[in-house]
Amino acid sequence: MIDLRGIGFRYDEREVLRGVDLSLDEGELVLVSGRTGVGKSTLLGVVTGLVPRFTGGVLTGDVLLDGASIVDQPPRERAHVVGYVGQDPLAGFVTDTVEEELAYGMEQVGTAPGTMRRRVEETLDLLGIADLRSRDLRTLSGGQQQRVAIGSVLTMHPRVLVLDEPTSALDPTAAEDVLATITRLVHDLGLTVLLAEHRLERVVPFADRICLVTGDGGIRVDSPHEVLADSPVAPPLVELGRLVGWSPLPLTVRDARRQARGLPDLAPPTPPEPPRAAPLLVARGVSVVHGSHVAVRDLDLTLGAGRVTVLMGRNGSGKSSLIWALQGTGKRRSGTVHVAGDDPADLALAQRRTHVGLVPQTAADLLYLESVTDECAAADTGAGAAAGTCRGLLDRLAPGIDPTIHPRDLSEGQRLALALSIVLTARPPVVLLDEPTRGLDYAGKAELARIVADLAADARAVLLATHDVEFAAHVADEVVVMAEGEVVSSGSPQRVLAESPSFAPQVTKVLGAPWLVVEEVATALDGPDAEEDAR
Ligand SMILES: Nc1ncnc2c1ncn2[C@@H]1O[C@H](COP(=O)(O)OP(=O)(O)OP(=O)(O)O)[C@@H](O)[C@H]1O
Ligand SMILES: Nc1ncnc2c1ncn2[C@@H]1O[C@H](COP(=O)(O)OP(=O)(O)OP(=O)(O)O)[C@@H](O)[C@H]1O
Repeated sequence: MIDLRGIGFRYDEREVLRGVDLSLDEGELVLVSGRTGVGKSTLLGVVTGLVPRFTGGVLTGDVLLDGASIVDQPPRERAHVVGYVGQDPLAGFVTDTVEEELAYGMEQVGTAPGTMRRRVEETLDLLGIADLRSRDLRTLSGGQQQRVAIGSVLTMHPRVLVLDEPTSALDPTAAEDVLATITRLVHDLGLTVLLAEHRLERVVPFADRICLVTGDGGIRVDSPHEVLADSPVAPPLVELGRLVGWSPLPLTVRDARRQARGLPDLAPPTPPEPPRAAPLLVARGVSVVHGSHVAVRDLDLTLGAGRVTVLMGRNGSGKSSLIWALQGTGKRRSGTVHVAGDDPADLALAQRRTHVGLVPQTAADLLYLESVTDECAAADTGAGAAAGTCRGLLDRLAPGIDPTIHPRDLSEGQRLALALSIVLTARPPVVLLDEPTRGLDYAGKAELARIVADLAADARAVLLATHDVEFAAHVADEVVVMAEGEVVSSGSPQRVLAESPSFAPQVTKVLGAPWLVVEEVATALDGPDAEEDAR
């Protein structure tokens, strides 16, 4: 029903897409994947019409809807057919409250009030946000906003749904629910979905085809089995399958469990002894209240030097509120926070930064200069680091970024990588990262895991909040789970992640605890000598 014909797109000297042909059929879900900054959002933008209208650049080729060209039709006029949810839900909101936002699109196309009312109610239930109905959109947590954004498009009953990283802010259960809901619409109503996502482990089981954006301007479109056989980005199950030579490659945990029966007995990994850690940040009895809502309740937390603590928990459980309170900007109702003898809340901004570094969920808030080079230079100077330090970190997380580009023009993952590089250049004793893997591909996440481990090895304390269970499995020394503002469990990743149905990474689901990551299987297959060497 949608056909892209000979699509080319370029910014001045940078060519993003060349000669791209893609046909989307009714009732299929196509997953767009590829490295960070390769052009996935650009491809989605060609379908929605946002590219080039709101991005600049030059588009060539044609876009057809049911055989008729729509390439010159503005996004507004396509909106009732093509629904779109972008990477930053807050930026897309046009009203003030959840209910208003869900109804807005329908009002624009003159839907009858009775129908409107019914669809709002249906959508509130479908996405589990009924209790948020009268809330101000700006006060919602990141995941709550993402759900509302998806809901506001679903109420329009579009024929095509274009979603850019729709699960990046969702907790694992919510991600599964939202994807299952969308898939039901694909199967039952013939909805067509084009969806870009980095967390392939979440989406591959739902995809009919994968469109890999290859980085040379082209795409490769085929069945998930075909594309994942040699794709540069692949979920842990596929990595595991490649490692042990399974054919066909497993795309679901169920497939992999069957194939795993043929594996030889492997010596399970021995979890490392937790390092004895001197406390760097000590929080006692911290409570955070927004209006009448208690977001963090009488919480105790100690972050030790040399340790990476991963904070997990349902959307809205209070993770961001806690992180801001620890950093000192977020208001505490009660409790104490100490970093090196000081309370960060009492320090001036410049001094606070020498104690605690924070990369917020909206990483763009940290960027204010005209180019990537300027941002990197300022970070090096501010931290007293050698020139090139920040750029070096950036090249590890998202290689090949044009130094002259304005941070505003970076892709989502590139922008996050820059914000992370700036904060990590300063190497403060306590590092707080709020959802630091959005937009990052697997290679970028592996580098981030190494950088974080290196900070810990240098006696820093790292706390990171994430819904990315695979990333958590790679970095965590300890996992702390919050619910309703309280800590409900904490301990080693082997215990907290592996033993939880919602947080277990793919390798654990296939091989059982204490296995967490593919690298452990590689080591075990190489035998006991390799394990010694790895230490
Ligand atoms: N105005 C601009 N001028 C020059 N280059 C730009 C501009 N806007 C975007 N780019 C570049 O175009 C490329 C494609 O960006 P796009 O957002 O499509 O990537 P993506 O694959 O969606 O990335 P991510 O995985 O981070 O979401 C990026 O490398 C980006 O830096
Ligand atoms: N200004 C506010 N007024 C009312 N409630 C608020 C306000 N800010 C946050 N909240 C609520 O406080 C709770 C905790 O929000 P917080 O952002 O800390 O959650 P989170 O665990 O980081 O969520 P997510 O995983 O979705 O990012 C949420 O239910 C949120 O709706």
